[in-house]
Amino acid sequence: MAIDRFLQPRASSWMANAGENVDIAMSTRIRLARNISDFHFPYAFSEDEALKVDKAISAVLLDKGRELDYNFTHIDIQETQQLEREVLVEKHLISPYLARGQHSGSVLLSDNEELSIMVNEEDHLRIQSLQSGFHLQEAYQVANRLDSLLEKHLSYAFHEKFGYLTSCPTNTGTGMRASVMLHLPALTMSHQINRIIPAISRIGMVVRGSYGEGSEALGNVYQISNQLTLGKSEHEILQDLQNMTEQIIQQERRAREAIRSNSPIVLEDRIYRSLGTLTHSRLLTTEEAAKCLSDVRLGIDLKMIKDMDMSILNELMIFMQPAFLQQYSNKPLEPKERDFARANLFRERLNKESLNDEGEDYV
Ligand SMILES: Nc1ncnc2c1ncn2[C@@H]1O[C@H](COP(=O)(O)OP(=O)(O)OP(=O)(O)O)[C@@H](O)[C@H]1O
Repeated sequence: MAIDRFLQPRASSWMANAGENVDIAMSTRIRLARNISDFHFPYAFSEDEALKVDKAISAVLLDKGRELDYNFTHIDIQETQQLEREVLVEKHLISPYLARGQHSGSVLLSDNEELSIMVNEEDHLRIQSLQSGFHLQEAYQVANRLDSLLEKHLSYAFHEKFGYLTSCPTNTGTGMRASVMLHLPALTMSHQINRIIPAISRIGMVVRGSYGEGSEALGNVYQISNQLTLGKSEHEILQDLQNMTEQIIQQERRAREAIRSNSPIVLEDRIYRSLGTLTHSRLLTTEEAAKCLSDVRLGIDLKMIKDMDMSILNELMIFMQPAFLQQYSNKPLEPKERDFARANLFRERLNKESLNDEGEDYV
């Protein structure tokens, strides 16, 4: 099946822990929302229209994508199993909305998983470009090139005064959401985050959890993005987010230094306890694993932990999620069984020690 290669326990290249300020800015995303002018918007279209939209967009990407050196795989969402869709959501490649599969829809994924184009989500077209580290301009260039290619072959719903028209008015205008995923343990520990979040909201930006709208900041990972899409150019939106993110990164660095110099032993103890939990637990909930991952990540950044590869931690953040665990166990798992499988996964990936209970089931 076309989807299989994207379900492998292998991180996408944008999770590679590479790029600018990657110790704090883990990844960057640009999302463009577009609609095709000859069809009703997804909230109102018929199943027949949904199929036609999918066909029109997929034909361009599969055929012309090569002009930009992209090889796309088309995945028809209704032909996939629920668990497979959830794995794609956990990898940040599709949204929970598309995963619900309400009408004909698809996702087109580039081989390196840095481009994911959702068809018939809330809008006909959602172009998503992902990059490791803090690279707003680069991620935008990739999305923009693909957008221009599509626009050459499809007629977008566009209004001279309002810009790109979208299902939800909050996306009208540029149709762009630019976001940076930030690991902010020191601002969280020092509670400074509680005054930063409202301040960010007052200047037209929004702070979300690691899985987007409605999700929590699991493991001190926050997503910061623009709220406004109308009345500002793409360039201005990117510049504002760039400036805001640079300030937050500086504040996080200062907070890390303050915690380290005020109470080094307390910090070291916390980091090594978390490392112990990840490498020796027999049961691990998602919340506990995320908290410990955050501590260990901080320990690596502060050079307290020296012999651990950060990209393994990035992978574990994804692979420890419920759907992934079930996909790799090849069976549905109850919550307690998942905690057991999660603890096994961490010991396997982080420990050199062999597992003496390998192969046992949770009892
Ligand atoms: N910088 C980022 N790095 C990696 N993944 C990201 C990043 N920003 C957002 N995502 C992922 O993209 C998905 C969608 O996020 P979110 O709901 O905020 O975006 P959206 O497409 O703008 O949706 P909406 O239109 O509902 O606001 C989530 O899985 C989120 O984790």
